[in-house]
Amino acid sequence: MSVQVVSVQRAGWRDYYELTKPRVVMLMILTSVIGMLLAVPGMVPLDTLLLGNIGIALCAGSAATVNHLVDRHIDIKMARTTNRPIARGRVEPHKAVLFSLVLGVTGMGILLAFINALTAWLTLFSLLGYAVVYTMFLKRATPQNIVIGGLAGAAPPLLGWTAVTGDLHGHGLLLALIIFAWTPPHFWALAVHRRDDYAKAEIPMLPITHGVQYTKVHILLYTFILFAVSLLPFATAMLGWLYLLGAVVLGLGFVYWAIEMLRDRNPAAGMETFKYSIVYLMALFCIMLLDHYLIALPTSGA
Ligand code: HEM
Ligand SMILES: CC(C)=CCC/C(C)=C/CC/C(C)=C/COP(=O)(O)OP(=O)(O)O
Repeated sequence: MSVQVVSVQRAGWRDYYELTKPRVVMLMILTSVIGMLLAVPGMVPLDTLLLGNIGIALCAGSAATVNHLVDRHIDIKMARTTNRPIARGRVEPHKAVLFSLVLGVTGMGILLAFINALTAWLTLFSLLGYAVVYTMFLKRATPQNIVIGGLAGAAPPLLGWTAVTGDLHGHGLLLALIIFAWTPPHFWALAVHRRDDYAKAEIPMLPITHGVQYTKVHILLYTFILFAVSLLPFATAMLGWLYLLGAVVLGLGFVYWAIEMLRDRNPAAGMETFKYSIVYLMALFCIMLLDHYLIALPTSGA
């Protein structure tokens, strides 16, 4: 007698956790925490710091869950995403909808009840910008998808800023502008490396529609734009010399990797550029904070 073993894949908490794109959201929350801390001279009230970031993180996780849901048929075709929880059937679509709703409604509720309406509505715009505008439309429509869609991902430091001050300020917008300029080299470096995936899934990413060399030139161009934009916090006297030094050193590192990609002599350059982009953003925001507390504060208080 033969015994047939049927393996039933059941969703665990790890699958739900993965739906929220936790590592991406963690970096976003780092930028929103720093956006909050840069917005005022002293310390931010602890309840604003905690509840504001929990609200923003829940909304970002809600948007990421919708992305997994809507993209399940393309995720299954791509090697990088083929094991995702909804694509693989471990999480059923209706449960993902419920999960996303719970996260989004809780996040919005926290922001409306404990932070302020401006931050809540801007967060909702970002949520819809990523979950609906980027995922449902732009991603499948144009190679400029990630440039325009990058607006949603760039919002967290501005959301942090408005959570503390209750109004829009040029400096908060500047922080978002840095992430906006950072997104194309961040993503296209990975897209060059993973272009076969995107071709298989028929997603019009730049390396597929315009070729690898064209994409590499645009990575370098956006890296120069990012370099220039990253100097604006110093140029506008928002931050001081320590930040300027950090932004220049980190920016030169990015330019180095973008040129390495263009020179085409190192097959790992695409992935290295992508990894560097993450270190870059993390380090740039940490240096902003150091500058704010070590340099800018004593002089502005003098
Ligand atoms: C439209 C905008 C963006 C696009 C298209 C994009 C695209 C991607 C993709 C395709 C990955 C690979 C994920 C994987 O390995 O499965 C990734 C990873 C990552 N992204 Fe982005 N990204 C965007 C914006 C952002 C923003 C705004 C942040 C943070 C501020 C961010 C932070 C990260 C981090 C930390 C990772 C590494 C995740 C990991 O190790 O699993 N991204 N991004
Ligand atoms: C409220 C708020 C701040 C919202 C922001 C939401 C958010 C998590 C944005 C992340 C951007 C991102 C990882 C895009 C990649 O999507 P993709 O579908 O191109 O990549 P994939 O193939 O890895 O899914």
